[in-house]
Amino acid sequence: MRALVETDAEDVPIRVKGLRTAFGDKVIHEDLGLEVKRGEILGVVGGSGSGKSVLLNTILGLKQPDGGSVEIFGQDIRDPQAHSEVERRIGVMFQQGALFSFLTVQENVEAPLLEHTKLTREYVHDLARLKIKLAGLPEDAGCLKPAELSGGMRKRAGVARAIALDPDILFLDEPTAGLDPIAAAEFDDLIRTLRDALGFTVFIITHDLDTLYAICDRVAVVADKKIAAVATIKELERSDHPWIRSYLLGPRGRAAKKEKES
Ligand SMILES: Nc1ncnc2c1ncn2[C@@H]1O[C@H](COP(=O)(O)OP(=O)(O)OP(=O)(O)O)[C@@H](O)[C@H]1O
Repeated sequence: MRALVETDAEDVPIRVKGLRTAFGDKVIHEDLGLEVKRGEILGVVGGSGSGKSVLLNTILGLKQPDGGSVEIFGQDIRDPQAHSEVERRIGVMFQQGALFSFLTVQENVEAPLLEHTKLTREYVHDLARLKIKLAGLPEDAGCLKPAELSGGMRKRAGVARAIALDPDILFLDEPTAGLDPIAAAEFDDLIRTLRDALGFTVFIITHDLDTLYAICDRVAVVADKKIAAVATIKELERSDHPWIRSYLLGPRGRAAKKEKES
């Protein structure tokens, strides 16, 4: 029985049930449910202010739910011990990469390894170099500070740090925002390549329709305080939900679809 429960928790690494979140009287989510499958790239979309970032923060345990539950690998994130175990298994890239500006890229990537492992200094150094390479940065980028990087390189440095501890889940908050379309497409490729090679689950908040078409296995739509739909992008194109229709069938949605089909 125990084995069955554990398998289920690994196959559904993120499970949100009946979630309610609020700031004072302002309710952001009400009875929200979501299951993320192991190894998938899940895109999370929704209008501005619909509650995507609040959902991410709640899943990460940075905001306490006002009702319902969030389980990561079957563990309730409100349990402090579970929280620290879970923290070790996830990588997060917030908007702008959220790197320490006073550290080099190499030092930024070393930071989680030094905090969460007992590896030797030399090993940490080598591992960080490997992650920088995996994120598609040139070797000499390691000695640069974030301010000395282009926007695209900064995002890659953010990814290198997020994958430092070999996470089972990678969370990305609007990773392609601010990138030109070519850099954004290269970034999407990087995420898919890393997922295919390393096998982690990806939870990606995005406004970028190209990302949805290019790499997402399923897309969850945050609307009406809930997950209004979760399906493949092809299935969502047939939705009659008003926000989904105007999002996917508007000019930008049609362009992204055409690009994918060409
Ligand atoms: N700390 C806070 N205090 C009060 N209200 C907040 C707080 N953080 C977020 N909110 C509110 O919660 C709602 C959802 O915000 P959230 O940032 O999750 O939206 P979002 O879907 O990520 O939007 P965007 O796509 O514009 O980034 C908004 O109305 C926002 O004003």
